[in-house]
Amino acid sequence: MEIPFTKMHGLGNNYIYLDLFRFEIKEEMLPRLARAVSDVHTGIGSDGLILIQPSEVADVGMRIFNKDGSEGNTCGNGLRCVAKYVSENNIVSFRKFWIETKANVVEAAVELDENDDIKEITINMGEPRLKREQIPMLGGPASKIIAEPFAVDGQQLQVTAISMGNPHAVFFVDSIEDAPLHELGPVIEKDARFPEGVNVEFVEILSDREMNFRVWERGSGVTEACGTGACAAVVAAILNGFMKKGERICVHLSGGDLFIHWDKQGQVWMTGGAEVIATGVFYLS
Ligand SMILES: N[C@@H](CCC[C@H](N)C(=O)O)C(=O)O
Repeated sequence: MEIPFTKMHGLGNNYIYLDLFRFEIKEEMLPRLARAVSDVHTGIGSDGLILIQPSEVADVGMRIFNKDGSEGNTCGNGLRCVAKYVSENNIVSFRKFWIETKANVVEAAVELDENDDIKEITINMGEPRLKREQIPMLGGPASKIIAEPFAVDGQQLQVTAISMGNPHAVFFVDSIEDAPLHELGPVIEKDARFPEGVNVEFVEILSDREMNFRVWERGSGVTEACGTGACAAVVAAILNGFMKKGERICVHLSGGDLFIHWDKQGQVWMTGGAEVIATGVFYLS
């Protein structure tokens, strides 16, 4: 089977995008296809698969599958890439439009430069979900999970857990270079306290407006960047008193910088770039 694709990335967080405005694909093929395209040896190589599709409630719909074939609810870097794709392929004709994900419907705003090329994209990611059942996380009171003691692998950590439509466990560290990303990332991702699994973030606070960030993503492992993770990290930093609501925070990820703003009305805004890497045809056997 021949499947046309576009490969795009947001700060190195790269996915294979399928334009389902142009063709259809059977639902039951999707997890296998996600694993196949993601494989760096026998596929194209990516952090997963993203579908750009018609929506009944928004201008465009998006679905995300991780590298292991599991489906996520949303993807911050993916939303910016979808916004770029639909703008450049005349699927939408406005600079502000709506994108439906499994988590929520978000507004995208595309900013152009003097040559009418896309300069940056801002997504209103909506409100963070902070209650234990919304993460979801087991084993404690229904309240917010802020610096809660978290024993794992013989270590005593403190977790701040947030859902940005998908679950995030944020841990503050003194130095990002010493963050136990590869050791604890895979263990915490599958910890039984997170019944749906969790994305794991380590964060070093640099100032009240700047942080270093590394991520182990649920279903994909270490990636260069995670948009929802950066939003969760900023919300976590504010809940822990390291930063203030209403400020524009610069998050340094392995793949570059994102700007995140949790406004006083409760909405989380994410601003950053999106790039096309390649287009082609994938042969699925
Ligand atoms: N890279 C993403 C998040 C992708 C989904 C995630 N791994 C999950 O399963 O929740 C982002 O940029 O937000």
